[in-house]
Amino acid sequence: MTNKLYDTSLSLLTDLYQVTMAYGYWKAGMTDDRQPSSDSTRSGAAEKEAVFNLYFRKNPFSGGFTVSGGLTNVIGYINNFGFSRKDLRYLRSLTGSDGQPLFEEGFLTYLANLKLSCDIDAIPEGTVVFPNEPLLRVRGPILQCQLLETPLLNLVNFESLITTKAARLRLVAGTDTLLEFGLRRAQGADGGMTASRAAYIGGFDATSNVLAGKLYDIPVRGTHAHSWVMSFDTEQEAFDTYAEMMPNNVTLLVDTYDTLEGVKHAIQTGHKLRQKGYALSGIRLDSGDLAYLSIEARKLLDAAGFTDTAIVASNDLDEIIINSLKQQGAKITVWGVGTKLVTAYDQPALGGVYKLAAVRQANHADPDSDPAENHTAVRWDYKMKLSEQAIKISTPGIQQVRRFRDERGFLADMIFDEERSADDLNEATTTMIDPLDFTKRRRFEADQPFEDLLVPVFRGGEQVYDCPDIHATRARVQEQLAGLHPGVKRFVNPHTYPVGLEKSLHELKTELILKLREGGRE
Ligand SMILES: Nc1ncnc2c1ncn2[C@@H]1O[C@H](COP(=O)(O)OP(=O)(O)OP(=O)(O)O)[C@@H](O)[C@H]1O
Ligand SMILES: O=P(O)(O)OC[C@H]1O[C@H](OP(=O)(O)OP(=O)(O)O)[C@H](O)[C@@H]1O
Ligand SMILES: O=C(O)c1cccnc1
Repeated sequence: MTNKLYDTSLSLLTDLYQVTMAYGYWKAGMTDDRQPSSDSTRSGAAEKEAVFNLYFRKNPFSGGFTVSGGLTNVIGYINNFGFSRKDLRYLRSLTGSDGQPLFEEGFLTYLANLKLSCDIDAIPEGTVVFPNEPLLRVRGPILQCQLLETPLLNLVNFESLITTKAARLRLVAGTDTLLEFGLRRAQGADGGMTASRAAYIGGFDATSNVLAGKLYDIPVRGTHAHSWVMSFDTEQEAFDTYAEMMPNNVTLLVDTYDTLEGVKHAIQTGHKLRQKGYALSGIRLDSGDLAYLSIEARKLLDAAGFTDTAIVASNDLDEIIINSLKQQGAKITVWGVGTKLVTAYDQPALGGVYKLAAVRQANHADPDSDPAENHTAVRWDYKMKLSEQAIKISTPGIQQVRRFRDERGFLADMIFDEERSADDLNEATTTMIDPLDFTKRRRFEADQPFEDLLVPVFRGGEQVYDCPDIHATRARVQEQLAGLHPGVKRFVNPHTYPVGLEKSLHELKTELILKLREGGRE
């Protein structure tokens, strides 16, 4: 993976059922025949090419939007995909209920030689996205698409969740500074690393996580802990010593004993710093009534001439508390946020899913020709998952998302099928239908500006996408948020941003539901 935390192959970072299904596809002869295999027991069933879409059904945090994350790590994962000798040795050791090996040697040889040849299209990292839109579309040999399900969901779900949380915090913080302090409370080392990266992309200014600073090129910032103050006989001695040791980095934590007394001690240290030509950068509040204490601390600092000394606050903050503190007139301009950001405390998972949307017999007429041209010959057999709950019925198709906009921002997103919708998209008017209420329709004229969100990332297993750096992705989040109507961004009862199906995709889906409900499942 890019800037990886673990120096090891991550191909086994998956659910066992992905590997057993892959084994099943291999044994049934449904594998890509360009991959070396000498096994003669395969049944000769048709090789299958598949399309899977990765999407979620509900915005997190009862919000009106989500910010896509994880693509850089997905690219790193795919580029490093491969089963090592140690991986294969482990798979060889697995046994079934009869104590015999779970996998035949031929399959392990197949995995040893497996090179991903999928096409992957994705919505770039840092884009605002909405329920039911494919963030990632994977097309290729069904065995390969299946193997990718779990790692893709793992990488996209968590990073999108934390990027979204950070973006919400940025919305309330305005131009204030946001510091991410979460590592100590994060879900393990990798959770902490991913959260630091996502927090920065979502709009944080810096992290206290030094390894994230190094690996991901994120600015690092920090103050000091209560233990520093407690390790000296007096708070004044603690502050003075800290300032002597690091006069160019002095933000003093003032709440260990009595907050406003602590501010007075910090001011004394500030005077000493000034005499040496340095400044007291800040004080930090970490308990009590942060609105009241920040207002009183500001008065003390200003009266002593420390008008440039910032007030930093921390203590279980989230976007709701920060919003409230601002409404109370708190004089805080730097916010340290840990636990509730990195654990996505109020909604600890984004429910992204990965659903099969179409299959067809693979077409390898000319393996040396352009893989994109190899996709055209055989018609797709569209697939969907039924459910009693309309929201859980998946949408079939080789999906793409068209985002219509005007000079003020984004208007609506329309999911269409790259093959079925092609004719209708050339008409003078395009019709988009609400997936949960077919009577709700919108029409767009041919001259309405739009952007198709999914871009090619892999073709035939080769990366064709130039991944923007973390700073460009961070800037993209703010550009994207600026395109959203304020009603979609508000926290309480946000507007539902319109997402619909292009008419012919809607019709295809309806036909398929009727067919499946009428028992055409055999
Ligand atoms: N003025 C305020 N308005 C709304 N929430 C606040 C305000 N001041 C602090 N909070 C938040 O209230 C929560 C709990 O604060 P509380 O004062 O109960 O605990 P504490 O100060 O950490 O207690 P302790 O003194 O035991 O450390 C924290 O999430 C904090 O950010
Ligand atoms: O509240 P969070 O949003 O999670 O932010 C991180 C918290 O971690 C530290 O507390 P901790 O009690 O762990 O250490 P300390 O002794 O340095 O305060 C810090 O003082 C913050 O309160
Ligand atoms: O630098 C800080 O102030 C800090 C770092 C981690 C956690 N809490 C605070």
